[in-house]
Amino acid sequence: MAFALEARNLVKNFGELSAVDKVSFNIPEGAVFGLLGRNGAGKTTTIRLLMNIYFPDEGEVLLRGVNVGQEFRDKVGYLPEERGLYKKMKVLDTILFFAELKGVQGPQVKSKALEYLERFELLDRKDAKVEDLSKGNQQKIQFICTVIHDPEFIILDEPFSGLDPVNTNILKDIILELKKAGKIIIFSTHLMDFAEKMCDHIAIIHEGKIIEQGDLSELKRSYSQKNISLVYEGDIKFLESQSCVEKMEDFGRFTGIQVKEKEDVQTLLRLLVENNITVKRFDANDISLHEIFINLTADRSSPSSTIEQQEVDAVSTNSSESKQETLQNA
Ligand SMILES: Nc1ncnc2c1ncn2[C@@H]1O[C@H](COP(=O)(O)OP(=O)(O)OP(=O)(O)O)[C@@H](O)[C@H]1O
Repeated sequence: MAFALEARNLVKNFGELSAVDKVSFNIPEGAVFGLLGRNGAGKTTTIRLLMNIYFPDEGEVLLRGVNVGQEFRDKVGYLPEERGLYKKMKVLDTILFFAELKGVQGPQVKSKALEYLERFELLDRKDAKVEDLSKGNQQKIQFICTVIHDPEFIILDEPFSGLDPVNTNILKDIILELKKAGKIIIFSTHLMDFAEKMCDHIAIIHEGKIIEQGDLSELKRSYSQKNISLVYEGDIKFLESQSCVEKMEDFGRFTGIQVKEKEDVQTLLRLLVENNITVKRFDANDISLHEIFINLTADRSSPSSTIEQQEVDAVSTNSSESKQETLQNA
């Protein structure tokens, strides 16, 4: 079976650093594919290889079984990590300009642009200059510019970064509508909750290498044996010293627990009852993508790393680095 898009043994070195190291994955037709990884894992570099912005040192990208060429760019809407719009241009003009760059224009495109602006609650800003919009609102405009020409593939590098929860939801809904319309969507993120809700397929990249990938439901099934999600009231600290508990990540009211053997699930339940813990939810064989991600990526690096720390890192990285990505890439 030819996949919609295939990365085969991609390698990209920056001097001594192997930013992308023999990366392979397949993206089926109609999929929402999440490329997941911590800061600096190699997501953006991989996406730039897919987009042909970087030439790989080794490996290839196949579009439906054939080496990608220039024609792929015409099929893609690409939201780069470093956003770039003409600051002095007006909002609606900007969207129409990007549409024209991709070869579409006319009244239908304009009404689609207005429709998107309305969805993103920006219709009243259509004549404002881009520079007068907040960063989050500029990002929404850039997303509209990415999809206005109705591309078959939509590649989004960290699409949710900088958006508030309401706008994040609006964007999520629009992405899922695009999926329903048959688009192939590829996005990078380190936000596991969104990846879990949206992706059919994922690949986890860590220090330039793919360390896990596949159909998300199947992956979750294979990781979930011996796993329990518990919502509770009380003090469950005593569980840490129980021999049946392999690992536990406690969030106060919710905890993810991995027991040593499948049979230990019953022991755990008994211990909770004996210690007067109010069990509000006890899901055996359940594991979140967040837990899978932490288990796979935190174990391999500094033990003190947490997602929260990564998010702090993300903020400082974004503000201190200026990877220039220009309008030509859009
Ligand atoms: N142009 C470049 N020159 C040198 N090193 C680079 C370049 N681009 C990326 N790197 C390095 O390659 C590694 C992977 O970077 P990349 O931007 O792909 O990671 P990422 O997963 O997208 O990270 P983030 O989530 O922080 O954006 C990092 O160590 C980064 O510093």
